[in-house]
Amino acid sequence: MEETKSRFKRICVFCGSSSGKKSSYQEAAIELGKELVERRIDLVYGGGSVGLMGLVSQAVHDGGRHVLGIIPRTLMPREITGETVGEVRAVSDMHQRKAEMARQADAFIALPGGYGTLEELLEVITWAQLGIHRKPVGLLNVDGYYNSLLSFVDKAVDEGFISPAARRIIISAPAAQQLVRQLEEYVPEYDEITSKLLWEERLNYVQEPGVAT
Ligand SMILES: C/C(=C\CNc1ncnc2c1ncn2[C@@H]1O[C@H](COP(=O)(O)O)[C@@H](O)[C@H]1O)CO
Repeated sequence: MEETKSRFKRICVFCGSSSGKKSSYQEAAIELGKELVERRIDLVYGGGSVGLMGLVSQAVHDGGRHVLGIIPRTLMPREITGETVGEVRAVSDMHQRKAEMARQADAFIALPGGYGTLEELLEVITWAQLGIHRKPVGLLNVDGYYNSLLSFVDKAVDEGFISPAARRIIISAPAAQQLVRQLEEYVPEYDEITSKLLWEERLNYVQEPGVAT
């Protein structure tokens, strides 16, 4: 298979620590892993081999790309997270884990998942809204799994709690190839207020030229 070059060096994937009931969720995790391999993109994720996390990391590792798992020490015992593939970086807590995953990635993708996935996804969306980073955020809406979340966000726009510009932070697609292509094309909107905010964390997000910032 011919490889396609990407503007991203490494993408962070948030996903369920469970596999979900439909086989389409598991297939989508493997398909996303293969798409990253085809585009020569490395993976950063929450570590471990449980659920969709295990499927996407195994697919990227099997395809010969680098896998970086960031995991809090408390979750490291194998009976909790299973055998992790690739490089494992231990951190002290969940906050440090999310900050490190975000720092290491050029873009974010959420597969189907539960509370943990939603929390990670909403945090990087909020950080984009506040101008802490300008990296693309994608939602892999497998079999319409996230339709109700997207409807809720649209309601929040209608009700005046989310701005139309902030709504456009979320890029969604039903399949991995389409989603990654859309993330490649994403151009963050310029915001006069947030672009003037001087976040201490923002220094950590400065990227090399040619890489998404
Ligand atoms: C303690 C339990 C499971 C622990 N297993 C996990 N191992 C690694 N990372 C995890 C684990 N559970 C959650 N995460 C993080 O949250 C996201 C998935 O959470 P979700 O609630 O399953 O959507 C994932 O991206 C990880 O970063 C038994 O509960």
